[in-house]
Amino acid sequence: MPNMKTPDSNSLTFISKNPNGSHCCFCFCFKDPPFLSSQTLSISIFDDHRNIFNNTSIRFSSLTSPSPSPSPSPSPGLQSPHETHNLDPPNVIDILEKRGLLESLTSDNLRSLASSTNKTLKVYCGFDPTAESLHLGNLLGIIVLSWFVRCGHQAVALIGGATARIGDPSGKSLERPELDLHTLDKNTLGIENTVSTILNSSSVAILNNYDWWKDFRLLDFLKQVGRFARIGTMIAKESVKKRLESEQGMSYTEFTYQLLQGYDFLYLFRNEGVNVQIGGSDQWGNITAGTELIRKILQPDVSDEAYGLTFPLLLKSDGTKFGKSEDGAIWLSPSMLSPYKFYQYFFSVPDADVIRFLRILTFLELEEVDELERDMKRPGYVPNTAQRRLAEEVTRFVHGEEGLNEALKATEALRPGAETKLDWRTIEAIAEDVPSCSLAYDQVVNLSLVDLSVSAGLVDSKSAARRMLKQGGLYLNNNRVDSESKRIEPKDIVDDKVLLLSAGKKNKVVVRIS
Ligand SMILES: Nc1ncnc2c1ncn2[C@@H]1O[C@H](COP(=O)(O)OP(=O)(O)OP(=O)(O)O)[C@@H](O)[C@H]1O
Ligand SMILES: N[C@@H](Cc1ccc(O)cc1)C(=O)O
Repeated sequence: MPNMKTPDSNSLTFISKNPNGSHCCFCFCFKDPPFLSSQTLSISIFDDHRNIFNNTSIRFSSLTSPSPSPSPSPSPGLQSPHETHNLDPPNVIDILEKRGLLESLTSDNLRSLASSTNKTLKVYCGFDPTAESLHLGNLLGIIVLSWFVRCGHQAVALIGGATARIGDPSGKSLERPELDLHTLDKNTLGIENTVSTILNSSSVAILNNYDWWKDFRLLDFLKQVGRFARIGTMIAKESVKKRLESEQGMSYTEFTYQLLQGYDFLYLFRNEGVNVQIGGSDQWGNITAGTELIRKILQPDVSDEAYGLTFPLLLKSDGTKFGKSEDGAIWLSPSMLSPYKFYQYFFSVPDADVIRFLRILTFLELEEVDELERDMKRPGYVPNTAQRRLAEEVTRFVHGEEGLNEALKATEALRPGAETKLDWRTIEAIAEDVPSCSLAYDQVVNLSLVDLSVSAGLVDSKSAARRMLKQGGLYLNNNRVDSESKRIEPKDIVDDKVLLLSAGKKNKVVVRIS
């Protein structure tokens, strides 16, 4: 809860509780008292990912004596300034519901708990390290965690170092291939990196379930957990029912998966104070395995229950799910998909998807999204305006301001006829979208541009290159070249690594110096 002191009319001290529980103090000094003549001063504090983690407003009773509003809202990033007089903390469940991020709750009590001022929820989402990077479908879990944090709760991301060795049968028609330990370690590192950069390591705790599973003996497990798990309930889970009907059936190992995830919840509830687990709708069976075990083994009283929440699976307009198994997965790690490609994906989503995605994948005010939706139907709407907003917001959330800038620079560099100053990263980013070739330094330096255009495959013949040049359509690193005698100089090689050749507005080739 922000706390304000107003020692004098020209300064204001603002004490804010960070998502990790620590406090920070901001002191604002106003040089120019007339600044205070506006009735309300709104203060938002952003983290370095541009997530608001605190905002408030102060109403001024007179020009010279600012007085805090009765109970400044602790609501992080949820209200426009004129709404900040609201005394109730924002209810994360209501927000998720309005944005299309709520499928099911294990109990509606969670809704009232979420708006209680004296109850901080601690919520976890698990990710099995079955690939080197998370993908767009997994981003929903991160977004829901982030909403909890923005509403003043705490978040835990759990890496399934143990569960990935078993393989979650949920939604799978075949048993997952076993992963070797080296791959698991590499995947774990990649996922930890992604989660901590997107959510900011100070607002999420990252745990790995291998830490408590590695020393758990089979006999202890059967005694402490297995005894409380009912076979009838386990068989009735969707993930099991479906697989039992399939030709391949299901292994005993996979069958136990729900108990491992169930025990994780129990462990986190008991040892870390985690009281909510979230996941995609395919996780319902595993999540309820956890709430059932907690109820049976720990018998918490009603005021201290454990809750589950699922969100709908993110689907494309053709009804297929965003996942990792299909072609062209939208990876979150920049080493698997460049911020430029990531940005381009959102910039090109169909009009039919863009508003739904803005609600689900961004933190924009819903009023702004509704306004964009109305704009799209108005005459004169500039195509892709909504997509641009979506691409900017999601790219900034996932890749930060720097990643967004990289994406924007590369987008601009690829714009037909652009004359942007290029650096190596920008050229590499667009290299995925245009033909490229590798040539040795000695093959390039001193070669005429006309010859290089042919050997790099930009044009078919020297005469075509000359024609292009005469028409003013031959570019080196986005700069038009007029002279037929132009030879490549060392300084033309961008950052000693690459060159970009263009013929006309669209035809480009990246030349890498090997
Ligand atoms: N499209 C999606 N929308 C929302 N959540 C998703 C989506 N895809 C996966 N998830 C969530 O991320 C978690 C991890 O996904 P999981 O590894 O099971 O499948 P996947 O990555 O989609 O793999 P595959 O593409 O092989 O089906 C799941 O529990 C699921 O709830
Ligand atoms: N089962 C989840 C991952 C997970 C693992 C362990 C948990 O405790 C929770 C979730 C998935 O398939 O991705």
